Amino acid sequence: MAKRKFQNGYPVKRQKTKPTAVKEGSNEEVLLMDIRHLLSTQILADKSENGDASEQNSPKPGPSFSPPERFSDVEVLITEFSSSGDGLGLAPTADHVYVVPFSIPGDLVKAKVINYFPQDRYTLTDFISVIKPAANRNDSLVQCPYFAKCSGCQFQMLSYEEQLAQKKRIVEKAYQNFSSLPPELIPVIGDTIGSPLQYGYRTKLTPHFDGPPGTLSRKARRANAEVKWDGIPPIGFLQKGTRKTVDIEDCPIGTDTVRLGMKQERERVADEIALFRRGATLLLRESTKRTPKPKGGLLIPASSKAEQKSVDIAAERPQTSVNGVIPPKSQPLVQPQESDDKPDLSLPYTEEKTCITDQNATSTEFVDNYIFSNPAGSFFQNNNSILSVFTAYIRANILPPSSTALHNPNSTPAPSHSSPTAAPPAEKPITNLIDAYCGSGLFSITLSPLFTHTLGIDIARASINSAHANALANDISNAEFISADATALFASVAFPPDETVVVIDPPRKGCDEGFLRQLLEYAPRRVVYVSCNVHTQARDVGFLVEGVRGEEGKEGGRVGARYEIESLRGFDFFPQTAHVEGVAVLRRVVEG
Ligand SMILES: C[S@@+](CC[C@H](N)C(=O)[O-])C[C@H]1O[C@@H](n2cnc3c(N)ncnc32)[C@H](O)[C@@H]1O
Repeated sequence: MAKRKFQNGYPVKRQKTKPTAVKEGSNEEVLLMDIRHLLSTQILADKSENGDASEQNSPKPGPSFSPPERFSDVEVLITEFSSSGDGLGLAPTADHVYVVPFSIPGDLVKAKVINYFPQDRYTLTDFISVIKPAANRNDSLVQCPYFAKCSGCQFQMLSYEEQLAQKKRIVEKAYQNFSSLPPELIPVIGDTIGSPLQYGYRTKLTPHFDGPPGTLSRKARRANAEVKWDGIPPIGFLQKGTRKTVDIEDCPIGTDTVRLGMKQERERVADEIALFRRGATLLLRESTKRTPKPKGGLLIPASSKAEQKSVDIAAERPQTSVNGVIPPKSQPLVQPQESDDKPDLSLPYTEEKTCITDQNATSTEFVDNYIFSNPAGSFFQNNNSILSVFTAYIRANILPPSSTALHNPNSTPAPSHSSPTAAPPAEKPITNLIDAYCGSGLFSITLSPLFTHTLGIDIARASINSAHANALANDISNAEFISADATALFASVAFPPDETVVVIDPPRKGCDEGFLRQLLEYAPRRVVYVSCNVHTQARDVGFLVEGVRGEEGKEGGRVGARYEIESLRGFDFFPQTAHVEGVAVLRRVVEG
């Protein structure tokens, strides 16, 4: 094999002629955008100092930076937060950026140089220590012993208020940088809604371990080569900026049940390591069982019927292996836990939590009194503590602000007292909901009381099966679900667009352009776009706001509708991390 060449400690790569191409809306793209912005503000500052304000807002190649030796230490003054959650600081030559994880603006830090990207003019580093802390760094807030080793939870040194403010800034920057919209079309971003729990909130964790070197190769697997484990491998999460796994004994953002499950799964893997033929990802998923409290008069809570049905569904599912790896002898469920440390005596039920480790076993959770059951390995929102607040917000905003009387489609609108000639034509009530990328029906089900009909669509058949079962378990008869690509929706939807709202909740990569074009052509009255990636959300919302013009490219050549943004804000589903869930509420523009 040819030997790799090194220069200054860095592997010598074929010279690139263009800056790196990155996946749209990825962490890398977001980071690059912030790096370019920091460099350009520096150039603008230089130019204005020299009395030249004509400079374009784009960085020029910087000739003066020469990279320090790889793995050497540098001192960096952090001046910006990237939306990726990393600190950014300029090199002394001001034409190159150091990216330092686990640092915040105002910190002077020592960092180790890891990778140099000359074309994009930045250097990735590892955080070593704080030389002089920023005024708002408070390391006593950090609750995790793996902070700055594990790649997650990089905001722990910030107060929760500052975390929320930083997430608001991330949403603002996403719309500035990724929506292509002029500032006047972007409303003031609302304050980020916090999570009731800031640690102990994650109902799902998936730590992993790697196989011994060589076990990953196809050749070794085909030859059924013997696997030799050299002790118990590290079981945990990735170290920041590397492919190495950090051994994590406990993860304080997990719920108590999930943390206990993690401890037991680690012990099981240690006992059974010889049975594994390669590395694996473990599943720890909290499941909740509610038992009605007997009440003098035998009051049966609304959810109990739903719960019984869900238990029946759960009993029918087979128990299978994890990730194709030799299945463990047993799939232990963590000891049931009474979750009520301080029991809430006002609740008509008690809750028992278990941790499920089998991808295909059924996990159950509740959002208010709605019950949701899913295969434990499939998608469901991971922070149950915020779901009640979150779904209440969507319920309060999904219909036009003036239509509170219409929140119940069967209610009679209040009579108008203005003269018939002055009154604008009455808008029809919105009675239909389309739930695109519906998963197991979270929105269709929690919003169902507001609508006469709901239609959910998801590409994953297993999720649609769960959505059907969940509608049944919650006694909801007006919800329909189809398993197909979201774009297929528009071929068959029969709801009048004037009486329909569409909720969109796609994966991180956002929506396909084909879906967005057809959505504009269908032209529903309102759209609520929920996303775990505010950058691709901003791109897609920009598309819906700009609309599509026909061939002529002239006024009147519009194809379908266009939208304006009624409101925008983040929800903190993942405290201590840089992630933020965005909710954009859009209304159709009536062309004059
Ligand atoms: C972020 S999840 C949202 C699920 C659901 N709204 C919830 O909150 O539980 C995204 C969903 O999009 C689905 N999905 C991914 N690509 C899709 C496509 N092309 N068409 C339809 N659904 C898709 C996934 O199966 C997944 O259930």
